[in-house]
Amino acid sequence: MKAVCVRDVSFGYSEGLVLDNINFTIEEGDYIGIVGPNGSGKSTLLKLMLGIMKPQKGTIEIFGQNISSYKGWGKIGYVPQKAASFNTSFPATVEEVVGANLFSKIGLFKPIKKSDLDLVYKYLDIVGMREYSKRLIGNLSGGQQQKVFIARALVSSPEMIFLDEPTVGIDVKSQQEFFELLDRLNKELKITIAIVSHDIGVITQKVGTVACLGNKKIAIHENTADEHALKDMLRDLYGDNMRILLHEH
Ligand SMILES: Nc1ncnc2c1ncn2[C@@H]1O[C@H](COP(=O)(O)OP(=O)(O)OP(=O)(O)O)[C@@H](O)[C@H]1O
Repeated sequence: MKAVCVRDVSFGYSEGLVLDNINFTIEEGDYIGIVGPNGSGKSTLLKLMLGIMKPQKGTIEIFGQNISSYKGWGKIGYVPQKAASFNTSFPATVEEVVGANLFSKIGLFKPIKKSDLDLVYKYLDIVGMREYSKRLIGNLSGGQQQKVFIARALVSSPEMIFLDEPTVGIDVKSQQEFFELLDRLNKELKITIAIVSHDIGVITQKVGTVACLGNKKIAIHENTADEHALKDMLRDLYGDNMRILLHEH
C-alpha cells in the first residue's frame, strides 16, 4: 500500500511556483529523506503532505484516500522543527508533554489515566527518556527535548511520521542516537518515516530513499553507497558546477 501518493502537484506563494508538477510516492515501510538547498520547498512539501496547505494543482493521497477527505490523522505523527515546535518555557513535565498528544482521549493537560500513563512510559522507554518523566521540559537539553517530541509523536501509535529538520542544533553524539532511534522505529516498529533535512551528508547515510528537491522539481533516488550514483544525485540537485568532498563526520 502507498503511504503517500503525490500526483501532478504544483504549489506557489505570491512570488511564484515553488513546486512545479511534481510526482512521487512513499510506500508503506519506506524511510525517505527529503533534501535540497535552502528555499527549495522542503517545508512546503511537508505542509502539503500534512494537509496544512492545499496544492493549487494536482492531488495528494494518504494511505489511499484523498487528503481533503482523509480522516486518519491519528495514524500520522509529526515532529516539527524544534524552534517552532513548543513553547519550552511552559511549565509542563516530560510525561505531560508526551501525554498531551493523547488529548483527543483525555483532554489537554488533564490528569493522565494509569493506562494512558503506561503508554506514555512505554514510548519514553523507547526513546531512552523514562528517567526524565517528572522533569520540566524546559530544563532539558535540546537533544533530550527532541527525543521527548519523538515520544510525543509516537504515543498515538502512528503508522507514519514526518520530521522537519529534527536535528538542528543537536550535537553529533545525540544526532547519532537520534538516527539510531529512527532506524529502530522503521525496522522494528515498521513505521514509515519521511524526514526533511538540508544535511545531505548525514541523511544519505541513514535513509533508504532520497528525495531531492531543486529547481521546483523532485528527483527520487534509491540510497546507495556508490559514489557515482551519489554524484548523479547531487548533480540533479545543484547542477554540474559542483565538487563533492566526502568526510566521515
Ligand atoms: N508563507 C510564505 N509566504 C511566501 N513565501 C513563502 C512562504 N513560505 C515559504 N515561502 C517561500 O517558498 C520557498 C520555499 O520555502 P520552504 O520553506 O518550503 O523551503 P525549504 O526548502 O524548507 O527551505 P529551508 O531549507 O531554508 O528551510 C522559499 O523561496 C520561501 O521564501
